[in-house]
Amino acid sequence: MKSSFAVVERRAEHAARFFYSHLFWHHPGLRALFPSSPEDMERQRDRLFAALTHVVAHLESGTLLPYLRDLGRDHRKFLVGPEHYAAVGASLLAALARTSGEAWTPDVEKAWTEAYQVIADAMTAGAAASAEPPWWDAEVVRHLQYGEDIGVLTLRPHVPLPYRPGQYVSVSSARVPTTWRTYSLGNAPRPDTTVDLHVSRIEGGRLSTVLVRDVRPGELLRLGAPGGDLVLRREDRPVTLIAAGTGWAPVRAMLEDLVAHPPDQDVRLFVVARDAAHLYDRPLIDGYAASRRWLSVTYITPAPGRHRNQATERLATALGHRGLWREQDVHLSGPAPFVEETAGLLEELGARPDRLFHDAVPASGAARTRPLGFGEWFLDRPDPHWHNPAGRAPRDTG
Ligand SMILES: NC(=O)C1=CN([C@@H]2O[C@H](COP(=O)(O)OP(=O)(O)OC[C@H]3O[C@@H](n4cnc5c(N)ncnc54)[C@H](O)[C@@H]3O)[C@@H](O)[C@H]2O)C=CC1
Repeated sequence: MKSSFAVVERRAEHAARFFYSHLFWHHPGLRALFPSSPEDMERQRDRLFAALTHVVAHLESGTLLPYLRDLGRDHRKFLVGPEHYAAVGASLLAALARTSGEAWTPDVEKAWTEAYQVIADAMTAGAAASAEPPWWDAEVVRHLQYGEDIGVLTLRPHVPLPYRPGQYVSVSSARVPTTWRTYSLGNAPRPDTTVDLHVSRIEGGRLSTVLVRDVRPGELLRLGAPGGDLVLRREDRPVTLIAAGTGWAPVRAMLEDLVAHPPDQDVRLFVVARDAAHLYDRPLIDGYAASRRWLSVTYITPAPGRHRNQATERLATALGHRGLWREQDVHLSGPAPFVEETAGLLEELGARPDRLFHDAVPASGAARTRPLGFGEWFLDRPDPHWHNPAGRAPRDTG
């Protein structure tokens, strides 16, 4: 298996293209489950094929089976049913056979077939065993737009979401079928079950543009189960919360939790935005700061006339003026390069890496705005960690 895999890796792009051509040729009906735009399909090509090969290459790992079961549970929202696994398996095997050349022997074929069966069995078992709905239908009950690019959508899920403050959900709209993106929630579900989704519009991003500019109250969105590891650790240590852009949403949820259950230790909050207009929750924060002695707040925007990212340099200066980083639990949220840069700085300032919390930063150090070319894929292959099915809230949190 490993020897044929090495050959396939060198020809990954060819294998992935063959895989999808084979799949859609033999099962044209499956095409509708995949994104329709060429860009999203390119991204999908990277993802699915990288995931399949990664998983097969790590079959010995003890954590793989639980991961696959969770992955199967979460794939139900993509309308993946048990019958699809055989079709995908046949096309994967065909792509591997075509790409492996002479390394494809009967023994290798048998090993890959068995390995794929283990994956398919674990994922279908995970899907069948789940008590969760495949997705949550949620009605838009309010839509606020701040400036050109930020939308805060209040949603009422038909069934309450299990959620821990700081987590994100994947979101889909019938206006952009088969496209799912993750966005953070800015609050734990209220007594009326509503939650706020904070969305920053990405230039050319079809779903984010629709969510910020077009979606109206009364519409339904689909939500995947909340996930992510950026949740408050209440371990009786001073807390620093650092948010940039709509990275403010999970920090807002954590701050609300702290306000509801005041901490014994001090909390430092740094809110970074591209300009003052994007500090859209400032009145709320100012209200908290005025009445909570344990909370100190620093707002950071770029100097007048400077690029939005200069705010990050200003933040670095502000962080450098504070001390006692070793004692702090630091929660960081924002654009991937911001998180990476700020986490590095905090470590230099003395923060403990094991007390520095943020969601996974995409491989290659930057949020990818386009699919990887073959050379990049080969030289700097991303870990398939775009989806972390762990870190769910306990079911009884309502
Ligand atoms: N859990 C998390 O980490 C969350 C992350 N996000 C991410 O936060 C981002 C929010 O986007 P916007 O609101 O449009 O933010 P934005 O583009 O307005 O940026 C806000 C600030 O982040 C810093 N920044 C942005 N890009 C940077 C770069 N390349 N290098 C250094 N600093 C940089 C700058 O100081 C900028 O003023 C999205 O990428 C979203 O995926 C959003 C929610 C939660």
